[in-house]
Amino acid sequence: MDATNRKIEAARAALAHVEDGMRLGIGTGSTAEEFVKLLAEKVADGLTITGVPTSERTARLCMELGIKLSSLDETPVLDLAIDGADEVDPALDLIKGGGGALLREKIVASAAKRFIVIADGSKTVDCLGAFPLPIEVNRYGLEVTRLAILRVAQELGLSGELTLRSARDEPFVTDGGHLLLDASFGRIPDSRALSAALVAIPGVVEHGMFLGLTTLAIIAGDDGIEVMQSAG
Ligand SMILES: O=C(CO)[C@H](O)[C@H](O)COP(=O)(O)O
Repeated sequence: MDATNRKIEAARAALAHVEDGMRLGIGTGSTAEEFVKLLAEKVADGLTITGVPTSERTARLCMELGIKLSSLDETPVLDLAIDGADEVDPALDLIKGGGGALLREKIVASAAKRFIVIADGSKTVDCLGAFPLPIEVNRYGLEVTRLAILRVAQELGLSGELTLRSARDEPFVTDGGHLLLDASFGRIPDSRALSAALVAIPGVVEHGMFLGLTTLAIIAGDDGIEVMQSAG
C-alpha cells in the first residue's frame, strides 16, 4: 500500500466515528483532505454534520464538495475533531503545523470533546522532534522573538536551526497573518517544559506541539490499521 492509500485507510477508519448531527472540526493537510473527500460522499448520501474547518484551504475544499460549514464563534463546542499530524508519540502527543495551520488546528482541537488523529505509519516516533517544530510568531519584533526562542531552547539543552518558513521566495503567512519559524532542535525530551517556555515569549503566538489533546490516533501501516488510545 502506498502512502496515499494508507492516508485514505486512516481517514476511512476515522469516518466510522462520525455520527449524524455532529459538530465536527475538520483538519488540514493531505490526510485530512482524504477524510474530507470521504466525508463529502457520506454527506451526499444524507449524513448531516456541521463542519468547522481548521484553515481557509480546508474551508474551500469543504465548500467545493458540499459540506456545510460553520465558524467556531457560531459553534464553539464540537463533538469531535479529526486531523492529521506530522509526528505522533506513544503518549499521543503530536507535532503539527507542517501545513501551516497549527493555530486554528489547536484551537479547534481544544474546542472538541474528542480529538482523533489520522496518519500513516511514517508519522509515529518514540520521541517528538525529528520533524522541525513549527512556531507561529507575530511579524512585529521577529528578531527579538527568534533570539528569545533560541535562548529558551538553550536553557533546556536544545539547539539547532530556526528557519523562517517561506513559500515561493516570500515568507509564508498563516491564515492568522503571522509568520512561522521551523525549529530543528532534534529530540525534545521535555516537551511540556519547552511548551511552557515558548508560550511565555510575547512574540510567540502558538507552537506545533499538541500535548494531552489527542483522544485516539488511527495509524495506517502496511499491516492495516492500528488504533492508539490515550491513557488519560
Ligand atoms: O498539521 C498539519 C497542517 O498544519 C497537518 O495535519 C500535518 O502537517 C500533516 O499533514 P499531512 O497529512 O499532509 O502529512
